Amino acid sequence: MAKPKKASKSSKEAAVPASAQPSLSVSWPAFKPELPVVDLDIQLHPATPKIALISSFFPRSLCREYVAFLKTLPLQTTPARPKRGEAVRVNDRFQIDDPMLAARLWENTGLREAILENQDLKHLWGGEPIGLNPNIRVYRYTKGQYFDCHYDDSNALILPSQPPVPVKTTWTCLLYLTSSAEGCIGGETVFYPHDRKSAAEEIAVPLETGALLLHKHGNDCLLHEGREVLDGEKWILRTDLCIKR
Ligand SMILES: O=C(O)CCC(=O)C(=O)O
Ligand SMILES: [Fe+2]
Repeated sequence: MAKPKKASKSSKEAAVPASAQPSLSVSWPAFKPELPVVDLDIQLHPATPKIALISSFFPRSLCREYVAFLKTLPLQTTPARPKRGEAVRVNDRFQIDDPMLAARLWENTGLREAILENQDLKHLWGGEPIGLNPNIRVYRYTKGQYFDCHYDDSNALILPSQPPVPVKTTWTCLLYLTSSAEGCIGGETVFYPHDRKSAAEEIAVPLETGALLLHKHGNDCLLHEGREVLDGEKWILRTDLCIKR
């Protein structure tokens, strides 16, 4: 197999990535019913402490509302040919720098408490968690679309709070908004713990509507892919966990 690629090239020290669409402001749907609807429980994957899952992070009704809303955004289909050094990603994407949404996902969902109050998992985050990456990415994968094997980078940025806080990202956060419950077949996020694409060693995380998948990134990132969607639509929202630096 060819050498796995980085997910994307982004500035190592940037408050707003050049590739974001900064001029646009988005009125995201409110978190209704008020979140969390259940006590958030962070479950480490039985095969590795580099993957964790929070089920029912969003209730199914809110996922449905988000998908209906996200469909109205100007998603861009990936160029067929990736830039040199980038992984092949075939999907439709919307990216925005939105500190307000990042703060709401951290403060108004129960995520902050779930992470900060879990003493058993404290050593995993790489430092003191302080928020989420304002760089929000929305992906839609339709039939035949996928994200080939790659590693996610850690990025250094400044959270635009009062006062601004220098942080670095340590874990990728993927919010699954659809699954087989909505008719999406395939699209699992698959990890390869030994840096090679081997079916025998794969850790496949199936889509689960409303679940938040967290996986360690940067130097500790597992090789991973978004497997091809065979039917229906896979919708995810991506941000990253930020620690103080
Ligand atoms: O779509 C997926 O399941 C994986 C997405 C991913 O790897 C990424 O956004 O870096
Ligand atoms: Fe990734």
